[in-house]
Amino acid sequence: MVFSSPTGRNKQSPFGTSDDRKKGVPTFRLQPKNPPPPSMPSADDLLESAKVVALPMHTRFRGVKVREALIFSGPAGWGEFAPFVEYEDAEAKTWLAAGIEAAYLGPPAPVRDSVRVNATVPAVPAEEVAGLIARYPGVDTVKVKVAEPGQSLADDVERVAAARDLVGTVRIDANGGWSVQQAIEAVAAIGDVEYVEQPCATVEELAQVRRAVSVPIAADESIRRAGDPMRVAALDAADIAVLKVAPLGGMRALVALAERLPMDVVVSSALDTAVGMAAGIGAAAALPDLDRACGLGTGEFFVRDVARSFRIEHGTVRPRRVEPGIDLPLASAERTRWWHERLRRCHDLLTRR
Ligand SMILES: O=C(O)CCC(=O)c1ccccc1C(=O)O
Ligand SMILES: [Mg+2]
Repeated sequence: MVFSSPTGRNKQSPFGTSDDRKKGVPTFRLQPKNPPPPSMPSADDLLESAKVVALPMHTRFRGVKVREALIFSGPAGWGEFAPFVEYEDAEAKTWLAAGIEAAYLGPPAPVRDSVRVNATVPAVPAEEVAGLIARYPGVDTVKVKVAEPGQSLADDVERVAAARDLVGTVRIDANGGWSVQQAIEAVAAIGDVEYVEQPCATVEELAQVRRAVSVPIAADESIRRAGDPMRVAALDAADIAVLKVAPLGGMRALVALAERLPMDVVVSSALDTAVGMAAGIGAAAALPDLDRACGLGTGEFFVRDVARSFRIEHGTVRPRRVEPGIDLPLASAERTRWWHERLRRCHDLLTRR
């Protein structure tokens, strides 16, 4: 796929490199129905409108209580660049491609006007579960984090039981924290759930657990952090694929991957601000088949967001354009500089040929 430039010469698409294609990473493809691709914006273009924000959170999640993100605007709206701070540039660059797609192309055509979401419960004490779920009106599916370092299986069992008392469907996410043996024991102890997401770190281990238990297996990191997201299917390692817009390089890349994967998909946030959430919801709204609740309610984690957050009503959210406010919780000058430099390096990686 080439990306047209104002000079008429072809440039590399920001939505995937030829190297990515060899690895099977989905790339943006120009379909007859799609609008013509805009020219690749320069890093200066992106930084001109950029705001670096530091959003305070109610509960610690993934070890952080403040979520940093860089947002920028383009002709189609706002885009987000917010790879987790510990990610290397090689991994972070697809997050930039996703932000550019949002700001310069906007979302693909929707096929539905609402998306069912799950409540997300971090590895909190069981007594706190009800209070967290109460933030998600009408939601009947809860995702509970398990296998938190420093906690015991008994903590997981109690936390899941607390969620089960309140809603019809519980899914769990171990973020790769178990060995195959631990996963098998944990699944036996926790009991029936909709699925267990990323019980172990590798695709091979997921395949082994899947063969040993009757609970369905979902792959998250094995898709979003893998060189080849199709390996999960090739090894029959999962029943469900958890797909995230930013690590996959955009909404269209996500929709294209969903089409190729022979399994149910769930679209989930990467702790996105309202700008990134709009892209997640936009991708979910464009999927022809979407039967399960999506992890797109994490706006509830933020004390403040960059825009009016997506209201959860009757367990669903609706796709819409997001317009950030003028009074944003900005990051420090030092962190802002760090994000600007990171964006420049990732932009370089995306456009280098
Ligand atoms: O899927 C959800 O319910 C919310 C999103 C979520 O859990 C998440 C958010 C940021 C980083 C990783 C993850 C994850 O699914 O592991
Ligand atoms: Mg996960």
